[in-house]
Amino acid sequence: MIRFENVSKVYARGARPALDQVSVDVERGEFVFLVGASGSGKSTFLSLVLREQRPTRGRVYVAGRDVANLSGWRVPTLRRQLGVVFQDFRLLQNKTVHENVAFALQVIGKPRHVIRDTVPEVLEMVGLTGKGKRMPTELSGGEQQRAAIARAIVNRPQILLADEPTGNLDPTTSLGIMRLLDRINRTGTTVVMATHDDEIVNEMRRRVVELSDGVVVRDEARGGYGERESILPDVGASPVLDAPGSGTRAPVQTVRGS
Ligand SMILES: Nc1ncnc2c1ncn2[C@@H]1O[C@H](COP(=O)(O)OP(=O)(O)OP(=O)(O)O)[C@@H](O)[C@H]1O
Repeated sequence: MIRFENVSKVYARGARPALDQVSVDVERGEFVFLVGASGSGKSTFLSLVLREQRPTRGRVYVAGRDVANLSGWRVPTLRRQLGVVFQDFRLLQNKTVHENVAFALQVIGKPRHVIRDTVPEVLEMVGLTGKGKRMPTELSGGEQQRAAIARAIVNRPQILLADEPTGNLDPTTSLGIMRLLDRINRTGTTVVMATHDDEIVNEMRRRVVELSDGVVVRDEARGGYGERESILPDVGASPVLDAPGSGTRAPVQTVRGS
């Protein structure tokens, strides 16, 4: 579903690469955590998928298309297949929750009756039934993120990209958001999530791709957050989320660049 082939990204002449010969294959329906220290290249990875940036070298394929060579007028079509959520929610502050979600359908020309039926369904799915008339400022942080997720998935994208979606939330609220992302993933949506949240990564035990200075240093099925950042002894995961394989450690699948 997403394939990076020897991808390097250099932002400015002479600067060290933000990504350095990265090769990663994400299958349809996978849930992948992108981890690594600040500046390791996680957001750059996501922006290449979105075609906000183009690789300096290598190829990026999204749903079978070479996105770097996509002509400009095809970029909106690519982005329709991608839902995106951010740490800071990015809701339109002058619109209600319902309008924020509806807007994502209006801009792609969905008929009014489809919007009228679909928005309440997706608000129910994310746990915001009855809150459609609220303004973003009348919601908690967790509810704002749920609204942002509703907006991201209302068009049923094949891929959901999440850049630190729990970064502004407390641990309990974060867990609720992760349960939601897990549910969305189980409906078949491929999820790639950049995060610094070690507890969540350690609890969910999904595939972990770790970047360090733009290089993939670990690509592990059902991985944990990583040894270097951990300050506690690894006593095994607590299967808070009923993810398949929760609480089990799988062997390292592939390691590149180290
Ligand atoms: N638009 C840009 N122009 C120039 N350099 C950039 C740009 N975006 C990112 N970089 C640089 O590329 C490197 C990787 O940054 P990136 O934002 O991808 O890391 P990150 O892992 O997402 O970090 P964080 O966890 O802090 O969000 C950093 O050295 C950063 O300074």
